[in-house]
Amino acid sequence: MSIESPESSASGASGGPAGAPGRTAVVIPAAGRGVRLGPGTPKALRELGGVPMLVHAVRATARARAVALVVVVGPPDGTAEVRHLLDEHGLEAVEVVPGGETRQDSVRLGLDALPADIDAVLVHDAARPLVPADTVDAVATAVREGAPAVVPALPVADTVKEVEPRGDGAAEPVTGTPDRSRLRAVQTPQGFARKVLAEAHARVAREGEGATDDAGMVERIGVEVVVVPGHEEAFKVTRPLDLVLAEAVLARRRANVGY
Ligand SMILES: Nc1ccn([C@@H]2O[C@H](COP(=O)(O)OP(=O)(O)OP(=O)(O)O)[C@@H](O)[C@H]2O)c(=O)n1
Ligand SMILES: C[C@](O)(CO)[C@H](O)COP(=O)(O)O
Repeated sequence: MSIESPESSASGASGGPAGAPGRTAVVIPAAGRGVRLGPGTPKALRELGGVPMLVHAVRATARARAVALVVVVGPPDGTAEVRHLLDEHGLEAVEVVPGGETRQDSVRLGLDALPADIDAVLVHDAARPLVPADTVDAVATAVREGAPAVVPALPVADTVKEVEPRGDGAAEPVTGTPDRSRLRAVQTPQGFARKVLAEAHARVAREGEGATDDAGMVERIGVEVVVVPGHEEAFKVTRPLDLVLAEAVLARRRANVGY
């Protein structure tokens, strides 16, 4: 869809899971503080190449052909600021709702705000501003073709150890080395049949458990999650060095294609 054009934002019919009629929405949780990035403006509103990370993330997902609607979940005390910022960037068609204490709460609040005819949902971190449109398309297509849950992921480059965590700063004993060939680092957008994601969120909330990603919740209700190729540029801006990398990637894109 072209989220910046009112005419096309009214269409966006995408076909839903298993080819059923319906539309695909993107929910963008953007209510985090960005503690690991350091003090200052909430992470989603920090600028990358002079444009807020959230605006990059909205544009990156809205570029996907299947996407009919984008809902941003903003900081509970900052939705007016987010609304203003999106309007300033010509993104009036994007909806904004207040988020919650955790990412999981924010995603659930975004899901609750979706209209009834949405039957497929992509959940994308505002903190992954440079996801390529092809990655978004690959996830959306897999869901539309019938997969109930889809995640983009990359093979892990480092060797990963399991440890016995120690809170006291003492050296942590290693308890195992998982077979790296079976590990994947998971990104967003993660795509779901709406019913599946809603059921997973309801169950996890009821049982009082937490999960660091949406697919993890879906796994717990026994629904298969499949992986499509992720992309190196879909990395999450988490720590200060990630911001340096993101600026460099964006500068290279702008130099190459006038992005
Ligand atoms: N209560 C929360 C917490 C996180 N998020 C969003 O979830 C995504 C996950 O990225 P993450 O790096 O965990 O963001 P923060 O929680 O902001 O980071 P930190 O843990 O460093 O504070 C971000 O887009 C963030 O805004 C959210 O919508 N609501
Ligand atoms: C959803 C996610 O981006 C997938 O890698 C990740 O799990 C978010 O984790 P965070 O601890 O909220 O950064």
